[in-house]
Amino acid sequence: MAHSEVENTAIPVIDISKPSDEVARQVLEAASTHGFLFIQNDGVTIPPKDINDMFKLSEKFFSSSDEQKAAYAIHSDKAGGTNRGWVKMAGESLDPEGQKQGDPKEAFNIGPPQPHLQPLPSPLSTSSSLILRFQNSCHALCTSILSLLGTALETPDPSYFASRHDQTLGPSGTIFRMLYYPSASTATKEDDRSIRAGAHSDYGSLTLLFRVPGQPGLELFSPKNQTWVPVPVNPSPSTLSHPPILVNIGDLLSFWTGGMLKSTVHRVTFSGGGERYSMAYFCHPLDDAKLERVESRVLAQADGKMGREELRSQRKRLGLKEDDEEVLTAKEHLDRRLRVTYGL
Ligand SMILES: O=C(O)CCC(=O)C(=O)O
Ligand SMILES: [Fe+2]
Repeated sequence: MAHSEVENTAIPVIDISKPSDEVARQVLEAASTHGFLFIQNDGVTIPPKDINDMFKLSEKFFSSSDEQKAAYAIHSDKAGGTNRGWVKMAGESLDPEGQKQGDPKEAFNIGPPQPHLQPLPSPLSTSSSLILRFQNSCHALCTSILSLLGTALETPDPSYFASRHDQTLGPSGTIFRMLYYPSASTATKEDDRSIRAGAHSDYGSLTLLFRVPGQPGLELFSPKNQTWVPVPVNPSPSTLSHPPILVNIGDLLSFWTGGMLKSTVHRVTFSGGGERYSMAYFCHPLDDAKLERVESRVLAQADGKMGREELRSQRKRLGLKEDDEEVLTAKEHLDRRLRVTYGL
């Protein structure tokens, strides 16, 4: 019994370097049970050196002065507009109902490089080619995963999801985000001390998450066991020389699949208490993509029963009526979420 519970919460590590129906099935299985999966880093898709270099750059950036960072404040024109730029310490709350104070973290958001990269402060500006390469390799990995999901769900067009994320075709809400969580002693003063990022689900389709070995803290909420489960940085250090890339399903894939894919609630806690850096690539579809249920033989067989509860709580978070048939576009959905997070 205990053994099977452990198995139930273990997030699988999947090698997608040779895509096949079987690999697609594994991705779908993880996405519809945990909402989280690890992709084995083949060393090529997102070179580990680029990941390390990005973390070094992030460290350098966050150690620059607040004045320098504030010149590129989130949503400011100088930073390229809505949802781009620097989020100061405690500048946002991912769980406004559950937490009195903002999250004890800083962040910097970078939008898609089409038609061009947004204006960046130093030292990010002098590493724009690394940033661009990183964004492009993250997007390529997301596209591969979206294709595998289309294949496994047997949508009439297997590229249904992937083609809606072709950023060369128009604007999207995609954001590459660098995160810095200062050590516990320098973070917030009062309550909420144990939480670094409040409980939330992600707003996009897919998120790629990069973390640093030795800097734990991410936890997912297992609805089945009603507990918080830590997500290791490297679940298998003895066999995987590079930490695998963590992927989680966001709200939009959950909408598209009537809740079959799980947009699992997660948070970051202070476990360990030291400084922590992470990077997230929030992959979003084109702004005008409609969040309607996709045609899929697999979904039809599941009879819409899977994930109905999850979908209901998602609609509630968005202020949509439960039985409302209103179909949002990706942009309308994102605007609603940003309004709650930032009071826009
Ligand atoms: O820092 C992390 O590990 C996760 C952050 C996260 O979940 C988010 O920013 O959406
Ligand atoms: Fe998240």
